[in-house]
Amino acid sequence: MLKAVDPNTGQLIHEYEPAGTQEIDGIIAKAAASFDQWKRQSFGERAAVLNEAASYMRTNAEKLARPMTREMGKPVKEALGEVNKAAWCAEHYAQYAEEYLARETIESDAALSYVIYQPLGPILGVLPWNAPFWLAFRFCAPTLMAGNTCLMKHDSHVPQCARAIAGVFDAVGAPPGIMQNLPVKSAQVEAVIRDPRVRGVSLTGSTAAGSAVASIAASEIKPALLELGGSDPSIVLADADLPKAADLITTMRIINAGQSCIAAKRVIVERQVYDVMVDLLAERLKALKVGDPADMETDIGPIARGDLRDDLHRQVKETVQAGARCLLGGSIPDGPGYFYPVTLLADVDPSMVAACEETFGPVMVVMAAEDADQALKMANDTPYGLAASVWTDSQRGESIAWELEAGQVAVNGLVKTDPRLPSGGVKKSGYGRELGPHGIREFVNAKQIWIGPAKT
Ligand SMILES: O=CCCC(=O)O
Repeated sequence: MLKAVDPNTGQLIHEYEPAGTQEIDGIIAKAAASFDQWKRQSFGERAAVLNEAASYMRTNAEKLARPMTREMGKPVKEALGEVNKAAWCAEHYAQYAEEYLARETIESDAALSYVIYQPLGPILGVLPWNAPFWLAFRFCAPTLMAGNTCLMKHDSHVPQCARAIAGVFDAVGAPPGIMQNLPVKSAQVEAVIRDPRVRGVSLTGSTAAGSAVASIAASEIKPALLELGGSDPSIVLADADLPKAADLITTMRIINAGQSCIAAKRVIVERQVYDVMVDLLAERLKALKVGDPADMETDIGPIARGDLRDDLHRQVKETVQAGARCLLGGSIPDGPGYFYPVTLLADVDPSMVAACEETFGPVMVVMAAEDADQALKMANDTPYGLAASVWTDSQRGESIAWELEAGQVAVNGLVKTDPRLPSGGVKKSGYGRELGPHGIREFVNAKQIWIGPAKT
């Protein structure tokens, strides 16, 4: 049995049976059958379906946001924003897919040679609980617009979210089978990847999960796209607009109660402005409201699961034991639910747990660097390489951005995902790119066509 628990109360919401072998086979068969039709649809026909789905989501945002708040504790104001962002992703690919996948003529010894981008078939998306709608649409919008069909294995803790996402396509009368929910346990994923009808896998999740899934896909010679963990640095240099940096770094750290792969997980501040910056961050963190995620005033809801909260607390305790100063929070509150207080750890050094491991919660980790060179070294001193930000004058910021080992860098701005721009990781944060023109080329056959003269 799979169990969904309300993290606001710790109470069981529902238990459900995962799909059995026969049901899984039926779902894959439907995805394969619908692919034969869907791949022949024009971009315009596919776009009509995606636009309908987007419009349905915008109209029903409140209803669709509710299961996120219930099953993983996302504050309702963020959940509403997430449904609308998912709709934006669908609209974006509906509008631009044809341009992103346009045929490219390349000069050669042929009379005519060019490349076309054709779909591969049913693609499996293995998705995490932390942004159920957004990550599902980041996977399915480009994948569908390229002409593939989608099988969605969502995290087992967000079953109603998964049903609601698949339900969007049913509600707008999308061709049956183009985007299906596959309610299976993690242990059942291997067989799905190995199924010859499944032609690729996209995973957003932990580095361990990515490694396991990509190994299976590689053994079947199937493409995999991995967006994994991160320990994103935010470098703040002495000439930065410190209040602005403090505002936006706070937002980047606490969004979704800090449970985002691209959260600012290590704030590296030039010594000269270190104390000022710590004070600015403390002021902002203190003002945040932790509480019931269903309340529109709440900034930070609970951690999604009890075991995740325990692990976060272990990281905080070990970091403090190693000499960091805990300026805010740091202890588990009494009462129901999996709440964790907004926590500020200062004087963290690169050897401490909160700097070495990914922290998935509202825990701000602040480190001092003597100068820009040391800050850059510290920023890159991590197995991860998902995103980063740098706060300084724009020209110096841009040159540091080039040196940062990350898939995306913001200079004097918020690190965020955007359907228009590619996102992804290097090192243990993954490979391949989601979103933008690059994202839609992950699951296509870039086919070379070479045409010689009919007669010589
Ligand atoms: O947690 C991973 C993705 C977060 C986002 O796209 O905003």
